[in-house]
Amino acid sequence: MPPFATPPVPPMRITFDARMEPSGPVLTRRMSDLRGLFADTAAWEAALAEDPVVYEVASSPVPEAEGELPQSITTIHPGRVGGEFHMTKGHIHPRPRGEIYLGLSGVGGLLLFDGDKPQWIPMEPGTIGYIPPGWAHRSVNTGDEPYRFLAVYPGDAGHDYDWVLRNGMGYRVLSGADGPLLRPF
Ligand SMILES: O=P(O)(O)OC[C@H]1O[C@H](O)[C@H](O)[C@@H](O)[C@@H]1O
Ligand SMILES: [Fe+2]
Repeated sequence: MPPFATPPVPPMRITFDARMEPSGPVLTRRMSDLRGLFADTAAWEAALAEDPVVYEVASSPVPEAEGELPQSITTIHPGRVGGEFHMTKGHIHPRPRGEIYLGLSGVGGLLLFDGDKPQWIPMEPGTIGYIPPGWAHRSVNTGDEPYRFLAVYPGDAGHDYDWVLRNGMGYRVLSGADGPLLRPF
């Protein structure tokens, strides 16, 4: 049996609710799920007392299977940990596959890292951020309101989170006097 064999899904119309999220399973990531990612460990530990939801990922009913194009809408709530903006865990695709992000609301950025040099793409509603195969990626909310984006990716891409824990993302994204500050790792 091929690794990604799943029952075929029919053509479908995917609707968005008032929050513009596809009607599928929602994954919630709290502060406690982001161990080892923020530079200021003491600030991260202090934030565990309330353990706020940092981001939510709502998925469409399209399966993560070879040949399919699943989508998700991620909402990163505003906030900082020791000056570092709220962000996703970040991952690299174990199978080298590209991915497209479309900014829907709020402001943020797409941080990319190929293990050598980082890249930063500012995101706002209407911006498309392209993630080429082989680049780890993380999203960051650099504003004061929820930052929300649509992602579309090949269903066999997979998610490797350990790569980011081992290699970092090249930059840390901090709140600066004139907007986001990119500090080398
Ligand atoms: O997987 P994370 O690094 O936590 O990022 C959160 C999510 O961002 C996007 O929506 C991706 O398409 C998802 O596959 C990913 O799960
Ligand atoms: Fe991805």
